[in-house]
Amino acid sequence: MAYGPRVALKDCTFDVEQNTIVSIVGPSGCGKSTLLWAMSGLRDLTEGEIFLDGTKIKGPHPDIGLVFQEPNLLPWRNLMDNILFPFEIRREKPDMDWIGHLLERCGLVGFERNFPRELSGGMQQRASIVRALSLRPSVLLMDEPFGALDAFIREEMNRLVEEIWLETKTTIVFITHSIEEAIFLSDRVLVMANRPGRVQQDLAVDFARPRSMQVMASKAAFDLSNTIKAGIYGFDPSVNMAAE
Ligand SMILES: Nc1ncnc2c1ncn2[C@@H]1O[C@H](COP(=O)(O)OP(=O)(O)OP(=O)(O)O)[C@@H](O)[C@H]1O
Repeated sequence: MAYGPRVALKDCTFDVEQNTIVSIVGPSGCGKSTLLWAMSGLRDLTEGEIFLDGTKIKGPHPDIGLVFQEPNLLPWRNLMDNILFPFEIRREKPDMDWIGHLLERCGLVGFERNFPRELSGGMQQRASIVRALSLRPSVLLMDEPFGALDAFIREEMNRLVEEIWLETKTTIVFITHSIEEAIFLSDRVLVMANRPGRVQQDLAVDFARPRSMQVMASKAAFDLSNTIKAGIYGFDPSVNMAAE
């Protein structure tokens, strides 16, 4: 995948198993967003192929949902009308029971008639998650969805994604700058390297779900975090820094 003469991605071959969460981490500018856009079918590849369940992705696909860092709600539409907007575009009948359930799950009941400016950043992002899930995508691509939220809200959002995943088992590809977030959410973490962007590590996260504070504070989580940091920053995690 290239932007003119600049090769943004090379050697990015990997599978995402159905019903799993895979996070992608890596240094700034390594091509995480480019990779996600390519997977969405919204950006043409200069080389290579993307398949969803054996079907080649050639453009936007109805089974692929997207959530970005910005909630991208239409300011002149209230929350419910924002959620219904994609159905209008597709000329599809919304499943109001499912939407009602998602609104409840995401703590948005009672705010259906509020406009985006009347909602907090976290609520707006929850609304964008409801909008994406209301279409029942088989894959949800999330590009640093909680990057603009403060740490406390971010933790709540991570719990919410985990709860939603436990209920729907929607396949999720999740881009994040937070190693902790990646470990908390994922079955696998892909670590990318820079210039050209490529996948250099593919690490399994075998902790039971739902993931507890104890698991996240465990030595196993600490070691995994160090392995990921070593991949990103290029240090040897076996060297005992405290002993120096
Ligand atoms: N539209 C574009 N035109 C030209 N180059 C681009 C374009 N979009 C991204 N790039 C370049 O491609 C490379 C990968 O960018 P990308 O945004 O995918 O990285 P990223 O890992 O998501 O970065 P960050 O973590 O900072 O968000 C960078 O070198 C960037 O400058």
